[in-house]
Amino acid sequence: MKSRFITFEGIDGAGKSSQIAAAVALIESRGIQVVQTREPGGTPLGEKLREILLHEPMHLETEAMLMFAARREHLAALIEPALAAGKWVVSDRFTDATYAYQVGGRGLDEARFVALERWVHPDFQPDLTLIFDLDPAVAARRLAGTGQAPDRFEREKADFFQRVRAAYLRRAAAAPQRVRLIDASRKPDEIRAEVEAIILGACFQ
Ligand SMILES: Nc1ncnc2c1ncn2[C@@H]1O[C@H](COP(=O)(O)OP(=O)(O)O)[C@@H](O)[C@H]1O
Ligand SMILES: Cc1cn([C@H]2C[C@H](O)[C@@H](COP(=O)(O)OP(=O)(O)O)O2)c(=O)[nH]c1=O
Repeated sequence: MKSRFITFEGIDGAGKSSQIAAAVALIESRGIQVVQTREPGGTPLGEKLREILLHEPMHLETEAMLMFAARREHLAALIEPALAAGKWVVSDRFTDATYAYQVGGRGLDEARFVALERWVHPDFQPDLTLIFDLDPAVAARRLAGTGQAPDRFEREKADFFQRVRAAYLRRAAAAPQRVRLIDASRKPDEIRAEVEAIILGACFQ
């Protein structure tokens, strides 16, 4: 069976991390080897860049370029070799997050984003992307409930996350074959059932 690259996206607190383990377990139950990873991160260098990105103040374009630098490494060192070896790769975020956060949230010039995307992965996109869509006010309440210290992105205000959410919705509308929207306001069990149905329908026909 063809290898697949599946990504999970959404604003902070939408609940995607909670669903990734179940999705990975579903795929593994079909006898497929899965590599679970995340962005920014996924490689030793990428995890160092993640620390910097999540905690150091920086210029918007520096932020965008470091996201893509971590991604370049991630593709070369982990994603491409795993797919070539017949494994599936499930990533907590990928390039749609740069569109949503840096272009949508922070106002990065879209042409700069397009140039970086074309440079780093000109002919490559996820096979399937699940975007967890949620009202930022609800997501903020969920995050507050975790009791964890917020990072540089999680400290952003509601209007930032409104723009991130809107950018994700634009990205979904632009690639309806690849991207599925998940109503993340529902109970975890309902969401899990939909995630499983989407993966089975899209990847196991
Ligand atoms: N469907 C849900 N309904 C209510 N709370 C949820 C739901 N999904 C996740 N949560 C809770 O919300 C918080 C953030 O979830 P998480 O999966 O870490 O979000 P994300 O990875 O999208 O930032 C966690 O405390 C989690 O237990
Ligand atoms: C991959 C990526 C992440 N981000 C941001 C979104 C998140 O706030 C943060 C880290 O993502 P994430 O790992 O989802 O954080 P958490 O597990 O705490 O929910 O990085 C960008 O701004 N651009 C990107 O390209």
